[in-house]
Amino acid sequence: MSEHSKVSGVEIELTEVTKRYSGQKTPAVESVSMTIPAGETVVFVGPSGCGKTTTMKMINRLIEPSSGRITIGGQDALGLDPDELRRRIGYTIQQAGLFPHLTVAQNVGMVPGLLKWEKKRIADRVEEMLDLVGMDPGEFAGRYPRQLSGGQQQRVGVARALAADPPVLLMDEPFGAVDPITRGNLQDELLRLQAELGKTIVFVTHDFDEAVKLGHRIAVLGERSRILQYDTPEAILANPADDTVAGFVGAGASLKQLTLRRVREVELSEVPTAGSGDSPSELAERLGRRRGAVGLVLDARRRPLRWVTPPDLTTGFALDRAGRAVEDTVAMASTLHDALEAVLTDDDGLAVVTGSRGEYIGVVTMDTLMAAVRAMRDELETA
Ligand SMILES: Nc1ncnc2c1ncn2[C@@H]1O[C@H](COP(=O)(O)OP(=O)(O)OP(=O)(O)O)[C@@H](O)[C@H]1O
Repeated sequence: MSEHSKVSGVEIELTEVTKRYSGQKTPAVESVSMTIPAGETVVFVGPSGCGKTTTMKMINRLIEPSSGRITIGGQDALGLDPDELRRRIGYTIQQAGLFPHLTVAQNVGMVPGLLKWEKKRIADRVEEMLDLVGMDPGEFAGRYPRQLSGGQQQRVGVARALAADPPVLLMDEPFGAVDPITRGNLQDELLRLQAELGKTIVFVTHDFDEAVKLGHRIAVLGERSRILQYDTPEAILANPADDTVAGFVGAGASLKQLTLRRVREVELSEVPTAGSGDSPSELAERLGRRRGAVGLVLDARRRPLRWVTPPDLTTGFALDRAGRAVEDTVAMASTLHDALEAVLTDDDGLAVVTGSRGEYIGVVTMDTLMAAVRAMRDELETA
């Protein structure tokens, strides 16, 4: 996850926290100690039933710990009134958990209302929050949850959790019930929000890829919430602590590392370029006869138009019709994983990188990507 400009979150500290449900022989969570740094997103992953949700719900005391200590921003969470505590902690769950008989605006304004904010302030805040999660208040404020798509409900859930500006946000599989594309979009939005807000976020998921994408740190939990590994996504991917963690990381750890790096972080290559009105023979000369030589034709605003190889330049076509169209481009903010997909689907194995106005900046090749994976591995070995 990218670094954020401000931190409004606070540190959470769990010390030997245990939960024993009544009637159960073994505790659901046994003596968990961990520090969740202020302003970071920490993702709990682990097999079903390992105690992720129980651990999370003890932070806002939806579940009372049997023993141990929890502090939030240095304050003893177990010494506070639970209702008061929960108003200071945003909470969102799968399928958003919206109140069906309340409108979107009433759902989002719920906690500010409980905190007795003035009406006008609540109304302003509801509008601000809906804007923040990309929903037009004019269109959605008066709707009921059943009149929203799954992704929209999830967004409203996030808006509601953030409405009272809590320093801490607990998210329990918030994107578990939506289709993969919506899920990807919601993840991107959460990254953007977090970069802006710098909350302390605890996020529970089954999906390791989601954890890699969203987490500053990942806690891989085993039975009774035992911490098998607690580290950055990079470190866990490069050096899983044991076979169980390795199993969770799954196949393709090197590939997953590519989602952690952005195109802007690697050195781009260049290809010969020409304007669409330039002479084909001049570009042919610059490309030479080398096998695999590829050039790029740009339009008047330097946006990539066509890929051309030396044989394309002997056909008599002008440059704006020679070769083949550039179909896919990647941005400086794209992940190297996106770039890899573009490289793999391109006939010449090149991904063209464009700037904010669509202008040509450079190209990514397979060599660039392999060098990036090697560099990440070396970095971690010497760390
Ligand atoms: N109210 C309860 N009473 C008794 N046992 C419970 C209760 N809630 C959870 N458990 C048990 O505690 C253990 C941990 O449950 P928890 O929901 O925290 O796991 P989880 O890792 O979040 O699971 P999942 O990924 O399936 O949601 C499980 O064995 C579960 O059966």
